[in-house]
Amino acid sequence: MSLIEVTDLRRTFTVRRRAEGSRRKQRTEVVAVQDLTFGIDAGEMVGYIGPNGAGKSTTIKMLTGILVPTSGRISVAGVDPSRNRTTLARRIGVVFGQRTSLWWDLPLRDSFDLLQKIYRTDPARHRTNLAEFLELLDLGELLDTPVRQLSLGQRMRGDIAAALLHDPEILYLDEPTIGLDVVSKGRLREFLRALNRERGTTLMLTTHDLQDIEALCRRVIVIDHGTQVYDGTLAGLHERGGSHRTVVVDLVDEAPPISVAGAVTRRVEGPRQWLSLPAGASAAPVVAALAASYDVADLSIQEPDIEDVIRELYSRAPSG
Ligand SMILES: Nc1ncnc2c1ncn2[C@@H]1O[C@H](COP(=O)(O)OP(=O)(O)OP(=O)(O)O)[C@@H](O)[C@H]1O
Repeated sequence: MSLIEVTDLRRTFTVRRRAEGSRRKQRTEVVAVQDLTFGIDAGEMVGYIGPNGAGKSTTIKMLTGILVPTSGRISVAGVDPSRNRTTLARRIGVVFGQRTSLWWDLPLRDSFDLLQKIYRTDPARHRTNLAEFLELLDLGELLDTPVRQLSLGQRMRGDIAAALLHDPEILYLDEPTIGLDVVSKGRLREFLRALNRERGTTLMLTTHDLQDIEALCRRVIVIDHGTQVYDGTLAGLHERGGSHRTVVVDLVDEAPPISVAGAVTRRVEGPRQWLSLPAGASAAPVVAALAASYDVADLSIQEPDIEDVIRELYSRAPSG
């Protein structure tokens, strides 16, 4: 049995909407999640992705016991989340990138102390964990700063420490790198990788940033309109969708279309050229070949976004 088991999960919401041309509001049913079945084993790092409104947050809320499913079954660490939310709370950690679970006006230190009391974490264990996370997340100097004065990146690191102080075996992350700069994103990903490697923590993360998935997850589950449309590797997803990344090169001088192995030149505008390569492939050999053969003034890589990947998945799907 997997650590997280979801079977035929469905969740609907009843909303009151005014029908076109009518003054009266009518009840309509919105299907947020349907026919969802998957299992996640202990120690996995799984990306849970999909376009806006696909049903990701609704799934996470059901997995954490905040929302009750309309039908279907969920078992997390052997527990039904909506029936045993308090028992489960000790075994899971949750981080929402757009919200904080820290006390806004209190120094970070006080939030951590309060969490120890709420979760009744063994004081010695709490101290050891706190010392470790303060160091790994570089939070030591910020302990006396009120949360409202922290930068987004600092606040996110505080939230991650807060979610982990009670030693959860599962960590759910909802858009953990949203709004962070490249350096902060990199550090956060490195921390999560180490957490999984050293403590065996199971991670499930929703994100719009495919680089989060690339850095962290061997497996990705794609949901669209409430239904699971893919479960496999990111490379497999790119392959099925035929998505590509683009290398934008500014040459010192105008030149005929660039010719390098592993990429196809799609567009030339003065000294700027656009090369495309399969998203599952590394851009490093292409960049190295470019630098060796051309006078490159500047270069950037554009990743496909999740919406593109999913659109391409459909456009290539066999019909019937
Ligand atoms: N409390 C609610 N009442 C009514 N409809 C809701 C409620 N919560 C979610 N929905 C609807 O359910 C669907 C799925 O929403 P959900 O927030 O789970 O998507 P999401 O994939 O997390 O989107 P995003 O990436 O934008 O956060 C949407 O159509 C949304 O409008």
